[in-house]
Amino acid sequence: MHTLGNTTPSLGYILALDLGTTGNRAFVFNADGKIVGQAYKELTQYYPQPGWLEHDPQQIWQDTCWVMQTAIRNAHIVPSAIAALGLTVQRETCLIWDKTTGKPLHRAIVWQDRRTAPLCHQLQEQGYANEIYDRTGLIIDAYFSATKFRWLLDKFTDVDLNNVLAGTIDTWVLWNLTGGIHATDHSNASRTMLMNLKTCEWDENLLELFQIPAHILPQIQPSLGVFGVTDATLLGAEIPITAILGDQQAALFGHGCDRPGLMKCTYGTGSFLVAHTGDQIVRSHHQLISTVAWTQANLRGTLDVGYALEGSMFTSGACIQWLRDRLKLIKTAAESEAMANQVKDNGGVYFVPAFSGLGAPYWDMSARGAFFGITASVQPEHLVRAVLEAIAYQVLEVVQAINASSSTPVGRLTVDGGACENNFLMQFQADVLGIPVERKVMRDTTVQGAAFAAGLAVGFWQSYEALVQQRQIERVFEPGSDTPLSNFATWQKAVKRTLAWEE
Ligand SMILES: Nc1ncnc2c1ncn2[C@@H]1O[C@H](COP(=O)(O)OP(=O)(O)O)[C@@H](O)[C@H]1O
Ligand SMILES: O=P(O)(O)OC[C@H](O)CO
Repeated sequence: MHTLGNTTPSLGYILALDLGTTGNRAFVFNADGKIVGQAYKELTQYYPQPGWLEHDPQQIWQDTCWVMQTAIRNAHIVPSAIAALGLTVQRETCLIWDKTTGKPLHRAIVWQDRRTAPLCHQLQEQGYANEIYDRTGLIIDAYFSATKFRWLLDKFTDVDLNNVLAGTIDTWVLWNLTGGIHATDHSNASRTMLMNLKTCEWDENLLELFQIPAHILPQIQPSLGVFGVTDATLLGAEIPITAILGDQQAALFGHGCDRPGLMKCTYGTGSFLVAHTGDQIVRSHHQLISTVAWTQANLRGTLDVGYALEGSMFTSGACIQWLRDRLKLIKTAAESEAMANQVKDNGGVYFVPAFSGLGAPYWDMSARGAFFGITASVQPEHLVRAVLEAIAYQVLEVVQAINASSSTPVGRLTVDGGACENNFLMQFQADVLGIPVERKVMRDTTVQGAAFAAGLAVGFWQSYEALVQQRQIERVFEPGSDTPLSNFATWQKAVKRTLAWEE
């Protein structure tokens, strides 16, 4: 076992994989919790139809191998010096594959994909909303995996299901890493809409409702614990895989949010505000979902389950990518900050980032994105600024929902994720929230959380508190005095105009 500050020559490293929506990364951490090697590869996004989004599972697997090998090479270590591997992934995105050939039957359907909205509407109309919420903590939406699995199985009705395996991205990569272990963890399983939040097992009623055969689903295991070892032919060593978590839960873990009152907000492709609720399932009356934070087997041989409340906002950093790649208003995501600062206000422009419908607190699969308030004097800078402001307004609405669900209002927001680099966004966020926004030196909290979990699970590190306490604050954005909250009301008016847009 290592205490912090005590490096050892053999088994001195933890490898962590963060397989996100926009790209896949691997980091190597030493016993001090410092990064000694890393690699990243952007992932191709396939948009076969408006509102649809797919990823190539083979590319995810190949890029996973490449980032692992490159990070290890950059760290100048031998793979046999790695004590454990932690895996964290984009959640809900899922696929089915042939277990004999190892080939996916179709590209993975990504969490943002809206193709199953009609089936979700049908379930709502049939009155399943309360039962599904009660069993899973989730609100019926195309976001979650169950209807995506149904769509995939409907497309391949002639295949022999005895040869088919199903899973989210963690399961697919684990199966490939280990040469055939078919498992997932409770945090990822809780996002499928097939796991019962109370029993933490696949829910037979829901399997029946969605017509998903239990035998094609992975075994659900504790998030912290041994899942298997990497196939020795991959890296030249059998590395124990000792943690699997959904990426938002990994960030929660990395921030040290392990009890009620602690929460974080990640600004990646979407924004996800997640609050730990201890060992209790807390039900929100304000359109937040209840989910598993992470699980671990205890010494009594039973399961310790941590739960969370979550506000999922589907589109945030993704609109910055859109400004860059489609509208070509900026060359880099970072440029959005300078552009927003070039104008004194939004010029009356408001943006609704409903590219994939709207998540919390609206849960409207039919909403679509829009700019409002365009006049002849509007410049590109106003559009960019309006997009950044919208990202902050979405988070404000979710914080309001959290405050409405709790007797103690949120007093400080801890942030991470790609878009938290943006100083304009973070300052504007603090201004509209009226509370400080805290950014740590290490922004990649997701991958750090996966490393912490894997290292703690295998006894590489002993103290979770010591690991999270060494994370230094880089900057605190204090709220300004002239908070333009009337603009927030106008933005909410804009949001209402986009609801139920798609028939
Ligand atoms: N300086 C920046 N300002 C605003 N957005 C940014 C900035 N840098 C990165 N982003 C956005 O952050 C996202 C990538 O963040 P990341 O946490 O890696 O996301 P994910 O895990 O969803 O792949 C992209 O959508 C990108 O547009
Ligand atoms: O890939 P990220 O970091 O945007 O996270 C995606 C979420 O897990 C979707 O629920």
